[in-house]
Amino acid sequence: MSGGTSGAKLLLVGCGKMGGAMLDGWLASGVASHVAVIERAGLPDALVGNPKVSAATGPGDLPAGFVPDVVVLAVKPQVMDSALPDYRPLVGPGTVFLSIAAGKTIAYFEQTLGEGAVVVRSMPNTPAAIGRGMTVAVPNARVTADQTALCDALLRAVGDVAWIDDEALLDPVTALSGSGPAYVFLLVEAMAKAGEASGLPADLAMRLARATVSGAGELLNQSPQPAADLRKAVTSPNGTTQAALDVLMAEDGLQPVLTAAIAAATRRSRELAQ
Ligand SMILES: NC(=O)C1=CN([C@@H]2O[C@H](COP(=O)(O)OP(=O)(O)OC[C@H]3O[C@@H](n4cnc5c(N)ncnc54)[C@H](OP(=O)(O)O)[C@@H]3O)[C@@H](O)[C@H]2O)C=CC1
Ligand SMILES: O=C(O)[C@@H]1CCC=N1
Repeated sequence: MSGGTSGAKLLLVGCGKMGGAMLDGWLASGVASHVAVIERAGLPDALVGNPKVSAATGPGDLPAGFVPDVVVLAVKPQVMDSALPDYRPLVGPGTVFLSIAAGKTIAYFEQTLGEGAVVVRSMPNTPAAIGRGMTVAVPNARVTADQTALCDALLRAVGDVAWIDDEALLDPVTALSGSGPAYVFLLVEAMAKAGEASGLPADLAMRLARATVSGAGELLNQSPQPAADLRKAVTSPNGTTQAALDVLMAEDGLQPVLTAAIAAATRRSRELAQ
């Protein structure tokens, strides 16, 4: 890559839900000069004809002279074992392998690609699709400062980024922010069902649950106040919210369920490394 963090040449391996969302962000931000996409299902229709995007069937089918600055690995962890060895010819000091796969460790990538591989392991989440993702990333020892800046720009094109040194934290990160959007969507489903159980028509209950969770999320996003203070601002003494929170904040309320759920996801992330 030449000239700072703009105009990078990218190779995206896997253009599904996460890879596709990130690609949209790169194209919108201008951080990429060209993205070659290797995707079993082919290039999404919306990208056909885009001069900054090309489809390839594999790493041996890239545009002439195309040496990627970053190979973004966005296939399922279960597919990685069969897909990754084909990318060994691209290993070199000028190419970063940026993985978003759950569980797959830096040691795994170094073993499979070779010791010389430059690797960033990261964990984004699906709000990346609207530029509101949260990604945590950890580099291996071969990543240069320029390459860190480039990966930061790529990840920042779809939301916020936190860099960490301790790779072991990526398992609970995956459990909290990687999988977390699913917990929030489940909360909407559960609130709507609970509203129905209390007498609301189904469509009104879902409309209220969806608007309440997305509105509260945006309030949290825009307000400098801690979440606990925003909660207290809703809670009148001896009022309706207090009655609900007495249930949700009881010893057997929401906290133990969430703690167990996030522990289960953390364990599963560790298992995916095996
Ligand atoms: N979804 C999420 O919320 C998050 C996912 N991740 C990680 O992102 C990665 C992708 O997940 P997600 O986007 O949800 O999955 P998807 O299944 O939506 O995307 C993966 C894509 O890769 C394609 N594919 C399969 N094999 C190959 C191959 N050999 N070469 C190129 N493309 C291939 C798949 O095609 P086909 O369907 O035909 O197999 C699919 O379109 C995973 O590793 C996951 O752990 C990380 C954070 C959040
Ligand atoms: O469920 C999964 O394994 C992936 C990783 C985080 C979100 N989705």
